[in-house]
Amino acid sequence: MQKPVIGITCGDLNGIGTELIIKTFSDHRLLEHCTPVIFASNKLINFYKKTMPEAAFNYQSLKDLTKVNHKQVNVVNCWEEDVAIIPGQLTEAGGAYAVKSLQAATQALLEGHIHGIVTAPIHKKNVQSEEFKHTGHTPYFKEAARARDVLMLLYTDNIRVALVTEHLPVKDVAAQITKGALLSKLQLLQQSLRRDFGIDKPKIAVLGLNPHAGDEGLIGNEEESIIRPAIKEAKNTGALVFGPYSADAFFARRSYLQFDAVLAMYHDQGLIPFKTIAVGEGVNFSAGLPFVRTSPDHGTAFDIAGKNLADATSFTTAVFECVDIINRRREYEERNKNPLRKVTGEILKNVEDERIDETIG
Ligand SMILES: NC(=O)c1ccc[n+]([C@@H]2O[C@H](COP(=O)([O-])OP(=O)(O)OC[C@H]3O[C@@H](n4cnc5c(N)ncnc54)[C@H](O)[C@@H]3O)[C@@H](O)[C@H]2O)c1
Ligand SMILES: N[C@H](C(=O)O)[C@H](O)COP(=O)(O)O
Repeated sequence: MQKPVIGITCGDLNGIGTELIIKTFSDHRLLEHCTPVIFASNKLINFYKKTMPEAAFNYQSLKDLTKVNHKQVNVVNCWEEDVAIIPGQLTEAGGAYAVKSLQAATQALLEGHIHGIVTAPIHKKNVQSEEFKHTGHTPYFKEAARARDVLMLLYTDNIRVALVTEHLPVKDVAAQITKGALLSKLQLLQQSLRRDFGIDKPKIAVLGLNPHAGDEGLIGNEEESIIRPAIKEAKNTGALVFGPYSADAFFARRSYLQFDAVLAMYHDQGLIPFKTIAVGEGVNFSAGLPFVRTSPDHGTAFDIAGKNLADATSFTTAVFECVDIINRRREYEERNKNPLRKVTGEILKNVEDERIDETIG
């Protein structure tokens, strides 16, 4: 199978993004799995390289995306001018050049020069401008790919958490919890678990919105009027979808271990438990796009930027996961192209129906 070419964006110039890139690709073994193309500038890389004397990071500049060097880390100069780099500071340039890196990598992705993308963190407020009005990478990629919908999915070894609503003020969350939104996210989640994670019959848990999943309508009625009917409709299509569960008890009792993924209603409901469980090793994946995009599960970390203190585990894992998902998608597509080859060991492993305890939570 051809080694995937992975585009890497630098994120906010003054955050920990470039340090994570240098740390990750100082391990030359990654080149056995992928060909990295970093969208940034030599000057940015060299600035941070000087703060990390131990880093064994080498690269070659790439001018023509059709001439990627598969034995090296490639760096595309997205800008030539001098830009002030002030680690830990929120500057206009820090956000504006993060967008330049992102736009150049996205163009390369859409033109087919790279097979997947790993994004270093941006500062959401600092990237806002006339040409970038998104609350994060996820809605940006949805628009760039002209996707019908997209699903924010964070995962580590023993848990996958997907979100119905993403970066939304809490006061607006309830209005966005509609049957249509739930069914759309459930469909993307189910499809992604099959195609991107190789799980033929995924089991999905859906959380409630209100405390104690509404306590039978006493503390809010979205569970009865919206979430339960959506689950029923999804089940009618054959999907293994269960809930709604009380979010606190669900995580406290580790019920997520019984499911392939959990659908949370809003950001902190899903991501506080997730980040506590994943402790800096999680990966953020945008499901539902025609290409594979991953990122670390943390932000710009301005407080430690430029100090050589950043832990690159989540970023490195995001690179490996980008490669793995690309390869699994290729296998899935290959398998589904030819109906005679559809029955694989992975499918046979799941053939026996499992009983699911619907009483938890
Ligand atoms: N994928 C992304 O682009 C992404 C993801 C999350 C947050 N953000 C953005 O980042 C900005 C800052 O967010 P925040 O302060 O909530 O979270 P943060 O993750 O940047 O920082 C929270 C704390 O964790 C520490 N930390 C984070 N990553 C670390 C690492 N790799 N190694 C060691 N310590 C690390 C930081 O030093 C800080 O103390 C916000 O604008 C937010 O929107 C972007
Ligand atoms: N919600 C993510 C997190 O908290 O880790 C993060 O902000 C990433 O958002 P985008 O992937 O949309 O940039």
